[in-house]
Amino acid sequence: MKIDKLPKIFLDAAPVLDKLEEAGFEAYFVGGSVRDLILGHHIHDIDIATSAYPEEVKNLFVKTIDTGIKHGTVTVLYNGNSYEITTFRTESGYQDFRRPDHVTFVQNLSEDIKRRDFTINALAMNTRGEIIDFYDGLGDIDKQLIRAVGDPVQRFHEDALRMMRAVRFMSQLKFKLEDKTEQAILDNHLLLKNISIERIRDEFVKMGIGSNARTAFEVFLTTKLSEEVPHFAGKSKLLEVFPKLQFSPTEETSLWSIIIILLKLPNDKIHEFMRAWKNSNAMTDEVERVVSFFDILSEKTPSDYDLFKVGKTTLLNTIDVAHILGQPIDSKVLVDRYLALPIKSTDELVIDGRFLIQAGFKPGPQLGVILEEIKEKVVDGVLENNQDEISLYINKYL
Ligand SMILES: Nc1ccn([C@@H]2O[C@H](COP(=O)(O)OP(=O)(O)OP(=O)(O)O)[C@@H](O)[C@H]2O)c(=O)n1
Repeated sequence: MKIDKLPKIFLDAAPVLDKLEEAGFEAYFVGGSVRDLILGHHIHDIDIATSAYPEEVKNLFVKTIDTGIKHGTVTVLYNGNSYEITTFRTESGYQDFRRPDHVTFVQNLSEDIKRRDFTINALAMNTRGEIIDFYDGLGDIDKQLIRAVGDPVQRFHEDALRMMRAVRFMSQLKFKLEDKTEQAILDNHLLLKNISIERIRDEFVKMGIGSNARTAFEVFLTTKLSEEVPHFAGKSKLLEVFPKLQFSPTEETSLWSIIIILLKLPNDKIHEFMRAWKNSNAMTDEVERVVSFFDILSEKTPSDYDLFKVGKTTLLNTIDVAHILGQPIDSKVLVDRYLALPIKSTDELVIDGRFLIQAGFKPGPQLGVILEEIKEKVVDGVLENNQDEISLYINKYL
């Protein structure tokens, strides 16, 4: 196969490959960029594989960064763009594909390609747009199939994260999983124990918010990958609801909130769950807010003050979660009510603690209680957000 008209991102990178070839080396575009080109998807970065050793790459280009020189990767800065150039290699026992523990440089492209994860990721392309396809990756793209290169068991022993990548690509690309590859995941799911939570989390999130998340999630459960991730072991019955949802999440906050709700985690366990998945504090805090507001929404019509306290972002995130979970709520009414609130943040209140002290209140905890009460009355529309009205109202306390 030959691509006649390469997109600009490849044309911009072509001089880098030309330079390597002129110096007597082989050089190819490899990995996700070639896959995404064939699929017609957006190409976010270009990876290059070459027969040149890292030192040789460094000698050819003016601006380079030693990204992972021991492992064969040099970043080249060229015309304002950056390219990761990796020497043809095989590796084993690595935690990170870009940082394998043991690297052996190999002489040719085919040796490099045969240790890549899936056939669709094992394509290479030269600057003339000719596709080099040793494992029928093009056929699998056509068939919409995720299939390991060669023996799936070997591929998963080299890097067990690839099992999560398989379900992630299923979700993102809406591809099926080839039977032998699926069986190998089921047989080897225990290997996922060796992989860092951060790497598993990144793949899990990509899977969970991908366009075919429900089908991929089902395979994540049936292959028992779910048994090897934090807090999911023994919970497949609860998680089986996910593939049956009417919609699936497109936002990470919604994904975590939905998982927590399906797992029926009590509120005081959410923090522990989010920490176990090594989520950021910001994500943890927002998910806690969303899940507790979801509880309020499930029980009653929230008061104006509930809407004020939760704020716009959390309100919209919770509406998204309720919608995905099929909770019957009138989101338009909720949003309209929120938009009609007299104030939307404490900053908008015309008085503050200092105002109360000047009015004759003593500093102390009581002040906070009165301030809160005023805020609530203003939000509920019982008291106008106006200093004279508020002064009249607080007189009863003086
Ligand atoms: N565990 C891994 C990770 C990556 N790769 C190879 O390295 C390439 C680049 O990997 P990466 O940038 O992580 O993913 P992409 O496939 O490019 O996908 P995306 O960038 O869309 O996540 C992959 O295509 C694949 O050939 C691999 O064989 N095994």
